[in-house]
Amino acid sequence: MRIDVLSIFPNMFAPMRESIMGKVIERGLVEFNVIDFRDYTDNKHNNVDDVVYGGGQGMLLMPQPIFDAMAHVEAEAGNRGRVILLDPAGKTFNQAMAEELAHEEHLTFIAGHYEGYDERIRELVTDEISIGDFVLTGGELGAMTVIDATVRLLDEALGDEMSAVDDSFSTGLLEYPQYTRPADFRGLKVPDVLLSGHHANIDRWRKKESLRRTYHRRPDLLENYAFTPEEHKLLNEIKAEEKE
Ligand SMILES: C[S@@+](CC[C@H](N)C(=O)[O-])C[C@H]1O[C@@H](n2cnc3c(N)ncnc32)[C@H](O)[C@@H]1O
Repeated sequence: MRIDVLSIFPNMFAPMRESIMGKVIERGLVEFNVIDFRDYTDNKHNNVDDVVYGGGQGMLLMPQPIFDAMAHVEAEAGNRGRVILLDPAGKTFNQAMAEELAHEEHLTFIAGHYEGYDERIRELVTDEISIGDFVLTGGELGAMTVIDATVRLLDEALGDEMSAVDDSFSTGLLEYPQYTRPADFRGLKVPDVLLSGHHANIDRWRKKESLRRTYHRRPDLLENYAFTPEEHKLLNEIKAEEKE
């Protein structure tokens, strides 16, 4: 996968060189480029922003540097790929979107700043993504959030120590509680079933606790969840236990 990011703060992407993302880049699974679109300005002061037509506070990113930086990406890669604008007005990011983006060969992100963008920048864009109902100072943290959630889903990205299969949201539910050694930590005990070695019972317990956690913390996820008959039974058991 190739990932390009257009930003005027390329140093903000230092975290992308760490941890799993860092390894993924080092191993060549992802080619990651940050393009400072200030380098593409055609004015002598290298300004990337200007005042808002019609009046109002703050400065807006001008179209010219972003259009020209995008032309550079296109010339180098042969295409722009899927072009993602980070914007509070975009579609709220979720795991299903990460799964969809993980199938792409090329993603290009545009990170805004200041008051936002000149509206014509949207001409370049295939997707507009928000990472939640709040306003950040810039799109860099949003781009890193989307990239991190997407890249960890690539085959071979996580290695042997991790798996995305049972992650929260991947299954449509929140993940079940997990424990590591010791079995008894200062009187706080690991549930017996997890020490039993009985795989069918362990699977059943995990499914039930996953349903319980989702039922308590994110009941909205259950509204569209396709329950198996076994899961229906487990949820009814949970409800009955909690009435007792
Ligand atoms: C200060 S914000 C501009 C907010 C804009 N005036 C508005 O009210 O929608 C600057 C930039 O940060 C990024 N940004 C801010 N909040 C975001 C969010 N929730 N999701 C994704 N990007 C965000 C966008 O790239 C945005 O253009």
